[in-house]
Amino acid sequence: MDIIFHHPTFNTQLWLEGMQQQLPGATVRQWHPGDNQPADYALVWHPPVEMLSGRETLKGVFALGAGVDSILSKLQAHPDMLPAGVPLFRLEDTGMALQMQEYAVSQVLHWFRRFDDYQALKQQSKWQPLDDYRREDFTIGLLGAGVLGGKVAESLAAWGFPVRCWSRSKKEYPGVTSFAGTEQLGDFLKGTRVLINLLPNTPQTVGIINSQLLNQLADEAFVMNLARGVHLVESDLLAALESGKVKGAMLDVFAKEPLPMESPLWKHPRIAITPHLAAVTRPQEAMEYIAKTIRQIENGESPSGQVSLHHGY
Ligand SMILES: NC(=O)C1=CN([C@@H]2O[C@H](COP(=O)(O)OP(=O)(O)OC[C@H]3O[C@@H](n4cnc5c(N)ncnc54)[C@H](OP(=O)(O)O)[C@@H]3O)[C@@H](O)[C@H]2O)C=CC1
Ligand SMILES: O=C(O)C(=O)CO
Repeated sequence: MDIIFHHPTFNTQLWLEGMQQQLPGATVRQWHPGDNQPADYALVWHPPVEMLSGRETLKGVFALGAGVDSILSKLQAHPDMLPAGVPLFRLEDTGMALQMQEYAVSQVLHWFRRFDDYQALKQQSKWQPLDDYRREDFTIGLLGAGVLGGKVAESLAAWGFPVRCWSRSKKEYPGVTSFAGTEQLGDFLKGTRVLINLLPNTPQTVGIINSQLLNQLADEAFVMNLARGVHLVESDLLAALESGKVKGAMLDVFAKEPLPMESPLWKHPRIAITPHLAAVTRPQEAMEYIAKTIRQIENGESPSGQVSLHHGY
């Protein structure tokens, strides 16, 4: 079995050796331009078109992350990049859910305990206890309730917050109220105080967090964008912060990354920023998952994690 690998920033040697250990019978190599030698599987992130096109014998392509929007947009520009019938897989969790839980829970508690307000008071050397927020006024809504959103929802429910989620299909997560489809988006937003985005980037979800959506949230809402920058209309968020509809935001992803120096988001006192690291690929867990999936394919089984090219995620 031959496996080719390309990632613009990962430690290639670690991945070549790690995959070799996971699949001792395989030959794993870094792909270089001009390499047209046969391959059964490809592990990729931002793959050059020529790496995959024409490789009719591939049995699977693995995206080395959870979101496949960059690969799918490239595929749209170069439809023959992925030979017909070759399945595309993505990473399902592989250690990312725990990171998302850490990120979301810590920030929700930060807002709930009003640490942002106390930080502002500290700047004025003011000793001033504030009213507590009540859990019943702190409904958390997850936009996207898949592998990551579902786990984040469950971890917040365990903290006793009212939690709801919105997805294409109905969910049954313990302690989480599920809303599904465009027709239930309004009901989901009504009363949501903390909005956490974990949707994939698809034509249906681009720009979904806009003025119209923000205006339907509870007053003094909080917004956390952990998915993709294109989901959020940044100017609409700034307007909602200005009007007081939104009290604070925590953003990990941006329409343009790295976030340009001149972006007004940097200086806004009620926006917290991290540089797209809410959840990163954990090599060991990812390699174990990919090797397991390859073994399932080789055994004629149907592994989970296959991307639907039709749905775009
Ligand atoms: N900031 C970071 O560091 C990282 C960000 N990400 C981002 O997180 C995203 C989510 O990852 P993951 O949970 O694994 O993805 P999943 O595919 O498992 O979950 C996506 C969820 O979104 C729902 N959804 C998709 N389209 C729609 C729609 N049109 N209307 C309503 N709901 C919709 C799906 O519904 P259904 O369940 O019914 O299909 C599903 O619940 C990734 O696509 C990526 O962009 C991922 C990793 C790290
Ligand atoms: O895996 C993903 O989709 C990411 O965004 C990683 O940072």
